[in-house]
Amino acid sequence: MESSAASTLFLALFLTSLALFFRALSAGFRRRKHLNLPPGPKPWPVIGNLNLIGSLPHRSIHQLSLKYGPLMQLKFGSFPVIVASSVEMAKEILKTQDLKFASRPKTAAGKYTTYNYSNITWSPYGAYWRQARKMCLMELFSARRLDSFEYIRAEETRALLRGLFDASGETILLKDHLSTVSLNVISRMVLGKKYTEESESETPIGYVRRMKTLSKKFDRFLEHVLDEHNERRNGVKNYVAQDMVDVLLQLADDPNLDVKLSRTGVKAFTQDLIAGGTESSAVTVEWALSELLKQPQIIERATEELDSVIGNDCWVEEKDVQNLPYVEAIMKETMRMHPVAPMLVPRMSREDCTINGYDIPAGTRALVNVWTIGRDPEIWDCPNEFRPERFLGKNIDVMGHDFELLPFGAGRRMCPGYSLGLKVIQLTLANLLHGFKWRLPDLVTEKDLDMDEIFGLSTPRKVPLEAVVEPRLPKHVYDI
Ligand code: HEM
Repeated sequence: MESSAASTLFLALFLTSLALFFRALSAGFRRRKHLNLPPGPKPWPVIGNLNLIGSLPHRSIHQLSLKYGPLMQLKFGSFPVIVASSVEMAKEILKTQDLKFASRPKTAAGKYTTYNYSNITWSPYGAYWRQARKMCLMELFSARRLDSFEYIRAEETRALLRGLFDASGETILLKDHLSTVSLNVISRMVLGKKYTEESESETPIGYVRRMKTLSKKFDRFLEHVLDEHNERRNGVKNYVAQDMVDVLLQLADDPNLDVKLSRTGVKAFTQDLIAGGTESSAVTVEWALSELLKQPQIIERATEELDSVIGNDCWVEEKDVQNLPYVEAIMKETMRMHPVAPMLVPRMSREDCTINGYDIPAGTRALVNVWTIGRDPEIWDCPNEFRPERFLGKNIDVMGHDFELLPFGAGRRMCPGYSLGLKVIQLTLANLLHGFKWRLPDLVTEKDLDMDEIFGLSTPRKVPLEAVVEPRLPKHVYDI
């Protein structure tokens, strides 16, 4: 008897919840029907529009935007996604309505690789993320902090130049040399040392490559780093932070922080800084050299500038970079054609809003296709040609002010490491051009050089660049 009453109750509950579910669903449909959504291809059940996205999503999405316009709607599985593909639409998302789009979508992968979104990149909009950005601005990437690490960047650049000098006349894989500098610079600035004395599998390079599958092992590495730092700090009165992990641990000790920074938070931020800072500059410099090897006259013009500003008896230092407008133009042109994040990092709308008369419901993912904007023939003459001259005498910067060139994004979620990234790219590029003559290996012609990319955490060359270098300066300059 009791069990039949229970099953009747259960049935009633089940039917009521089913009815409520269908009511909510049909209300949702009715609401959606009245929404004026941006145009886009018709989605399939379950997969949405994923069938239209190839191995280079920014290119597939670019093609779709030519058909559906500068603001279109796609479905990735069941998730609605809007894509901005013009300066005006980028401005809407990253500037005019920046605050409404200041969150990030949650993904299963993100959950397990970012300590449940406690890093900076994937943490949702809120007090925790706002505090993280304040830490970046005031502590981690302040001009004073970055200046205090200039000696590290100079030492690691010298090691790169020395390594290339030793490999003169041989065919080198440029990316190997560039990745080593980036990783060494970021390891020393963030972790305080290179950690090369430990076994290869215990070093960040091994982990960064396989971070997704090895997040547990990476965690063990970070635990070890934090223990070492705490041992060094323990009991030392007025301890002065020597690297970014020290800064984070001091912040974690601060009882006055609005939101407590836990040990997990310190690990998540540290992982973010290593991941964000390692690949991006190496990939950009590799693209720059690839474009230059196709057009030796650009190298000639750059070396003329370097000879007249730097002379042939010393290396380029960070303070010289502002006097090298042509080298800067090469860097901007590289970032226009080969942005590391061609669609930035996805944002997510926090509330309902409208863009250009279209309704964008809360929870919509937003991509800004800076790759498309960088090749828009309405903005750029001959957009598919690499022409650094286009930037000379123009006031277009890469710092999120000029929406036609957004390699670091713009607005509240803009890359906090941009000034460090720019310093490393410019110093490396200028010295590579200053110190060496560059050519393609025998039997490879400028036309043969493949310029395909692959999509991933960054957007590197599909085939790593091989080149041959010869010293360009007097021999004694290489005794560094
Ligand atoms: C060439 C160098 C770099 C490029 C091109 C680059 C690009 C980007 C882009 C496009 C974003 C997303 C911006 C947006 O959503 O609007 C981003 C975010 C971020 N970058 Fe970079 N980045 C570079 C270097 C660095 C460095 C050196 C670091 C740190 C050491 C770093 C740390 C971060 C972090 C933590 C975020 C997430 C910010 C947030 O969500 O609030 N990046 N970066």
